[in-house]
Amino acid sequence: MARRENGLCIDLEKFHVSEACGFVLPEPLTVLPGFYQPWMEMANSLTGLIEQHQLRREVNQMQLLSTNFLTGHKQLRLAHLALSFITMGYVWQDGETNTTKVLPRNLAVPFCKVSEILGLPPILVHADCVLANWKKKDPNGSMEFGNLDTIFVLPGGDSLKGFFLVTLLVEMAAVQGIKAVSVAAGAVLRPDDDSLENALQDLAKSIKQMKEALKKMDDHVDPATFYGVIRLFLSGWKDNPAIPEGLLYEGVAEETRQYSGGSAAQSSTLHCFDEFLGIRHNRESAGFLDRMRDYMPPSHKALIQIIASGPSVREYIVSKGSPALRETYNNCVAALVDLRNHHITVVTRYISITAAKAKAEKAKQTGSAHVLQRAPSALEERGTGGSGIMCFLKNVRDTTKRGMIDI
Ligand code: HEM
Repeated sequence: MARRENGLCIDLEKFHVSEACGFVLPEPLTVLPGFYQPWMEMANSLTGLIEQHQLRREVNQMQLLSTNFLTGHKQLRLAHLALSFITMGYVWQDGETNTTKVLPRNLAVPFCKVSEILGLPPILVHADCVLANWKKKDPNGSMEFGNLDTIFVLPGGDSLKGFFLVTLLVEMAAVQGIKAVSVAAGAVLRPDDDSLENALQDLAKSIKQMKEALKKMDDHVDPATFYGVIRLFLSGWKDNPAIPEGLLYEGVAEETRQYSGGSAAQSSTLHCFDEFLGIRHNRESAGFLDRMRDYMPPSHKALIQIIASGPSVREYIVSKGSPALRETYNNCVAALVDLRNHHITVVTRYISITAAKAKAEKAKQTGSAHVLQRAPSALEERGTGGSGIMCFLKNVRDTTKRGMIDI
């Protein structure tokens, strides 16, 4: 049973969701047993090797290592993180023109094995680059930007680190909201309106804090570097004209495979909040978002399903709720709309406006070394997860708005 027997709340620990960190992996490991030194050395030297166009050569000479000596969830997550970063570097080392169709056996075989054990796809996912890619500079210090660092990097310098760490802080701001959802689900079951109202207030507060955290993107991520460099290394090989047939994982399967790239659309947080509040997205958007659930750790996906299958808080409030409860529920929906509106502003700045600048820069044909000259064109109209961006994001925002209950 996913719910505690006394019906108090959903037992988050059962879904590998921690009280302190939510979906973020608490205190990820930063080293693997010595046997895996070849992977760790490679993952720690990616930017230099990519800049010198030497990564593929090095990976091709890497030993094929057994995954049998990896023990425990945290070692497996670190192995997935390291191998996913090496894979993204391998595929995109030479930009979108000289891509590879084959991931060599010595990388593909262990990567697919670790992925299979974790129930994750063999590509970089949000659960790698954000949820499991962080450490504190001062272990006794707090989870604030200045005290955080990433474990591995790809090209993109401080902006890449900023992108992962600000997203991590957005996830941390959501922790209170995830706990509130677990409490509120129990409150609807009992039912207990006071407890439900308090939990909904906590949820609204948490979503507002997520927006505040998202605002930090401006301070730490340069749009040209994001558009011209970072996005490429997060891109996948599904519906991507740069790798139209997908990637052959040598030694694993005879057929090529297609996977979407890393995107915060793979974060379980908003999926949980949408399901809890009873937000119903239209068929096309829901189709993309549902597909993104296959890129989440299975236990996190299971939590979303438990929330979706529980009694509907929305129906409860529509049929029995007091005006105060309706208002508190609506505050949550309004905060979610506001967060999604701000996210659209961020995407406009980092993708739409920068795409226009990149086009203008490329049209100059001056051969300048501007970072936007090298911006990947296969991705112009798409997010890294492969969606047609603005239309999708506005649709999702608008269906969220429709969740409001008439008072
Ligand atoms: C520079 C910063 C960001 C950019 C440029 C960006 C871009 C995008 C794009 C293009 C999509 C469409 C789906 C895709 O194809 O990947 C998307 C979706 C999404 N992003 Fe972001 N994103 C950014 C930061 C964040 C952060 C920090 C979060 C919070 C964890 C986030 C959460 C989401 C969610 C939940 C979706 C799915 C749509 C929705 O539920 O509203 N994004 N993002």
